[in-house]
Amino acid sequence: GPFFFCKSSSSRHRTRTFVAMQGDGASATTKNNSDLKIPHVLTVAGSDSGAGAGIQADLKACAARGVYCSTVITAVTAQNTVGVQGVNIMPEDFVAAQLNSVLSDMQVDVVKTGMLPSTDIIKVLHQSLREFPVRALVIDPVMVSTSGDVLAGPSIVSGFRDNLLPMADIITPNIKEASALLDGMQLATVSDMYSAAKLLHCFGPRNVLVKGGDLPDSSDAVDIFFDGENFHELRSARVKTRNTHGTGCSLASCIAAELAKGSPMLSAIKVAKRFIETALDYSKDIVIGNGPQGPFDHLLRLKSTSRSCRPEAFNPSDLFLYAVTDPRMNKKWGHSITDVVKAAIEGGATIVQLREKDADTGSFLEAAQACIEICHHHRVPLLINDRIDVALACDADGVHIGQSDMPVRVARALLGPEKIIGVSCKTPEHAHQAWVDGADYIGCGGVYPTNTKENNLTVGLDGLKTVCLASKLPVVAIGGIGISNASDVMKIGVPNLKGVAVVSALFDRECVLTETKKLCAVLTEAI
Ligand SMILES: Cc1ncc(COP(=O)(O)OP(=O)(O)O)c(N)n1
Ligand SMILES: Cc1nc(C(=O)O)sc1CCOP(=O)(O)O
Ligand SMILES: [Mg+2]
Repeated sequence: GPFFFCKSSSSRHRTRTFVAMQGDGASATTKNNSDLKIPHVLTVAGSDSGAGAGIQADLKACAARGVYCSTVITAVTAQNTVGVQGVNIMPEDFVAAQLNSVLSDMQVDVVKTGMLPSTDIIKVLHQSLREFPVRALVIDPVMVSTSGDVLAGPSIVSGFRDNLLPMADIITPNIKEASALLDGMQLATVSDMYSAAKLLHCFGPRNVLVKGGDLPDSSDAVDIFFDGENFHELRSARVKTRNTHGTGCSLASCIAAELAKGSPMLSAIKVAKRFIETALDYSKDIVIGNGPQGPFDHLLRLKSTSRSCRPEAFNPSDLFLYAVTDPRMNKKWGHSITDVVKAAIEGGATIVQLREKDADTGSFLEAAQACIEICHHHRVPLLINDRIDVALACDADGVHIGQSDMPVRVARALLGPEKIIGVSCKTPEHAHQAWVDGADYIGCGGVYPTNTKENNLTVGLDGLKTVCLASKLPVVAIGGIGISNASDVMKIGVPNLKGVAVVSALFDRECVLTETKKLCAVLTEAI
């Protein structure tokens, strides 16, 4: 595309760089270990006035993924859905001042770069990263905006290659950017993308992700990931929509957010891709602007009335009637695990959890493998309580873990982005942490006293409501719930309470089928 005339601010209008003196020397806040450290991404990018890409997209993507995002602005663009009408590049000394302000004061986990429009700015960033090293550096080598306008001159290429690629944990070029970084190498096929990823790795980044969204006439979008040893082909269904402006930089900021939360690289990429695909699918019919390329809605998850969108691996409405099994009750009534699971599903259970606190691994796995067949035959998810190893061994749909079980981030790293992870939460803090850690839902209880779980704190309907209001995740209520009180539970009037989880109301009964049907009728009536 045409090079854009960048209005450089003349000395007369040069942005004055000044360092605001601390007034009385603000006293440093005392740190104690109960302080809540929230994962933190610093984005170094340009402002997009249309807010579909750039700094604005990074802020929204990080918010959607539950991490804090600070910002260093490298340029201010006048752009919209038609293209880029103007670019005002920030003087490098002021970029350096912004970098110093953030990095000298805040605990930044990951730096993510977007538009870096001058080699001087690249050099001050390089210097700052040496002075203030961070855990990970994500380089999204923005050279051509998705509206096709060049946002950076050709001299930038050597700046990226010499100063930033050697420091990068991952670079995420699209086809055009990869070509530009490789002095105009032709990229027309997937195999060209493999070659480009390998060549780019030679410049020093630990990982390379060549994004294939712009590959001509490819059916679904394929990205090539290379970590220096192995290649991975990451395919995702192509969403037919004009609203793709900002997808590239948002993917990179989502990767940065997941890395900041502790995910390993490949899992971070998969979670980020799934999020972008879901957000695009949700936003595909939104109309913003009159040009050929609109922005998408990063914040779909925060909409309580989220419209139908591509079902992610987990559908919150699966929480409607959540059956949690109990071996002691099966033994008491002479029921087999497969019989009670079949009966619960036939009676209307929408999700099943095998909860075997004392079983040996062998018999737990045997039961799980038998139940997987039944559940998948009825397209009902099967989760395993506590035991990640058993869940992995039988390829269950996910796990439910408590506050003293394996940490969610570790479970997520082991299970990958597609598996369902539920977390037991009794407080708003538990709920917040579950969201930050990437859980899919939370179980909140005990709503009422229960004999099924010993020494269990009862939170009551008020406690349940407090947690639901604080939770950005869907919630299932649990603890002493049955046909006599399920309606009261469902009527507390919070949109993200999606159902009830029950043990004895179904399984400490002679006929599981009958009891499940009755509870299903009560719940259906209540919503
Ligand atoms: C949906 C749901 N919510 C809560 C629990 C409780 O889990 P459990 O392993 O029994 O106890 P904690 O480990 O959470 O203390 C559950 N199983 N399912
Ligand atoms: C497994 C479990 N978790 C709880 C929690 O509060 O997290 S209460 C509970 C037992 C629920 O059994 P019943 O439906 O028989 O009361
Ligand atoms: Mg547990």
